[in-house]
Amino acid sequence: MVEHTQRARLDYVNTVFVVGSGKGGVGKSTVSVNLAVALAQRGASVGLLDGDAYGPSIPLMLGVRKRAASQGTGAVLPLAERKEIAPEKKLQPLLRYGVKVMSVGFFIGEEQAVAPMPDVLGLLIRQLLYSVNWGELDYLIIDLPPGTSEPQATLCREVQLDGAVLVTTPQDIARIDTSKALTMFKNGNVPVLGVIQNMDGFMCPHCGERVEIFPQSREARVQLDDLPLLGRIPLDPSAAAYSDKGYPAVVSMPESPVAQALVDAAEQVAASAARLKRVSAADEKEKGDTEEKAQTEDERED
Ligand SMILES: Nc1ncnc2c1ncn2[C@@H]1O[C@H](COP(=O)(O)OP(=O)(O)OP(=O)(O)O)[C@@H](O)[C@H]1O
Repeated sequence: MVEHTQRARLDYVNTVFVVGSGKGGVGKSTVSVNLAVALAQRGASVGLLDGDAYGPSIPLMLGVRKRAASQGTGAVLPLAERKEIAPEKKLQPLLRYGVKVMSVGFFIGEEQAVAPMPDVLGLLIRQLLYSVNWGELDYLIIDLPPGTSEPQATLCREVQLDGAVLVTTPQDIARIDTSKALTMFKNGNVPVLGVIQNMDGFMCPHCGERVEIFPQSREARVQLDDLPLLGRIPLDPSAAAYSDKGYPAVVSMPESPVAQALVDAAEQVAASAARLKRVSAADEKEKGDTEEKAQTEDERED
């Protein structure tokens, strides 16, 4: 395991977690958006950073596709630096459904065919963490691109992440790729809060019954099943239709099973992150107490 002594704590946010998957198209952005809005609906102050330069879909899912001229195009921070810049020079996030939103898509353009090179993605995510005027946040949710490359590596190396949420679908192929993401976070010493299984059954628009669509996984079961299951979200065609128009399920169809499952998942994520923080604070205190005791004993011996 790699030691990460230099990782910076983002001082403007209480809890920062990433949403990742091994595979594309499993619903990671859908989950990120709905978690963010559900947490904001509970009264939390929430930021959502879309870190997926290859397919930034969060602007579309929140109906914030256009970047206004006032979005701070003039704000320039030397890419590799983490120095403090004045709030008025920072980029302003967009506010939607009570969530502060920033996306790499605002900079590279949604229709642009060529995505930045992987090493640029790490620099870009750092830029957005430090040069956006996030204000004080309870939660910052970072939606990652699929896979285990950049900007994941930069984030794991440089930022103290409070947790990772893994999103998968029930099939073997998705779960095997997701277990690779799990290994990446474990190696990076990032606590994994659990897994959200999306498209888990289909809500039939005709009979309203839940129907299984994918064969249940046999492989990668052990690794992922050791993780807490934070939610099982059914596939609902209306949720996809609303999402494409900028209305997340928790806003557009709050009574539906898909929205209820997402709200429950948000609660589980928040509870799990809070639990981990308490454990880690207790560990830190114990470490401090032990060091203090050892120092006192050394002084006595002297
Ligand atoms: N539970 C669901 N019910 C219905 N549609 C869903 C559900 N989850 C995701 N979708 C739809 O599936 C498509 C892919 O979802 P999404 O963009 O969230 O996946 P992703 O894992 O973020 O993809 P990418 O690899 O591009 O980042 C979208 O059209 C979305 O609306």
